[in-house]
Amino acid sequence: MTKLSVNVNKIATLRNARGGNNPDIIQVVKDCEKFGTQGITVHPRPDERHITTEDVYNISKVCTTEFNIEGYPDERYMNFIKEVKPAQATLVPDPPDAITSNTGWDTINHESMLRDIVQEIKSYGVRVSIFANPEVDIIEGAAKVGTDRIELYTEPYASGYPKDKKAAVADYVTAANKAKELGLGINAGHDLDLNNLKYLKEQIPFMDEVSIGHALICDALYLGLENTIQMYLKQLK
Ligand SMILES: CC(=O)[C@@H](O)[C@H](O)COP(=O)(O)O
Ligand SMILES: NCC(=O)COP(=O)(O)O
Repeated sequence: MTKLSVNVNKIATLRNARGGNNPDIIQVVKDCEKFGTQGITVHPRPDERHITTEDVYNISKVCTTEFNIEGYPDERYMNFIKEVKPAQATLVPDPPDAITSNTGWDTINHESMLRDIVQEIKSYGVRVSIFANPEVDIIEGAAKVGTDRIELYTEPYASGYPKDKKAAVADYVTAANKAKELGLGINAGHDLDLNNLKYLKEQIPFMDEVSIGHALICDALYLGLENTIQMYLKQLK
């Protein structure tokens, strides 16, 4: 089974545009779960342009599915993990001013730093996932530092899909097979949508989780949140 984790960053973006509490992110989290999502993802960026520190703690109190906190493992992030103890911590190499995530970790050159961080997070009883490009040596590096899972960075798949989906997915299938062989769980995310999700699932049926935010929230504007979540879940059947 591949779980759907709804990334609610964009709900916070919309709320923050006016400074009030509309939309109410806590209600959205509860509703996403009522509508069938199996996880909630947030990426609390240092400038708090969407998810704030308060959101992280408030969501952790109401989330009944798998809470996944993404981010660069600085002091603030590590405090979230230590205090909230989410189901999953996804380590992302973004610099503080990144507009959005645009690459995975270099697990070879950051081996020692990642090993220490992974060990610390595991000591809190939290599952760790490392955001990774679909490259065999990067996946091998991830296994070496002791992570539980990798999250395949799917933007290149998503942008290549319309032209040649077979070519776009090839490296992902190779990387996922390598991860599986090494005993790692496999997540995927970034720019997945209702067009490209089904094919990715067909090619890598053993994916554990996909986290989807931007496209899903955009779709919900037209289709409604309940209907949209049902449609994404259908792609993963
Ligand atoms: C880690 C990842 O893949 C990102 O997609 C991220 O969670 C999205 O962040 P933004 O919502 O800030 O673009
Ligand atoms: N880890 C990816 C994620 O949470 C959502 O990415 P996107 O769907 O907003 O591109």
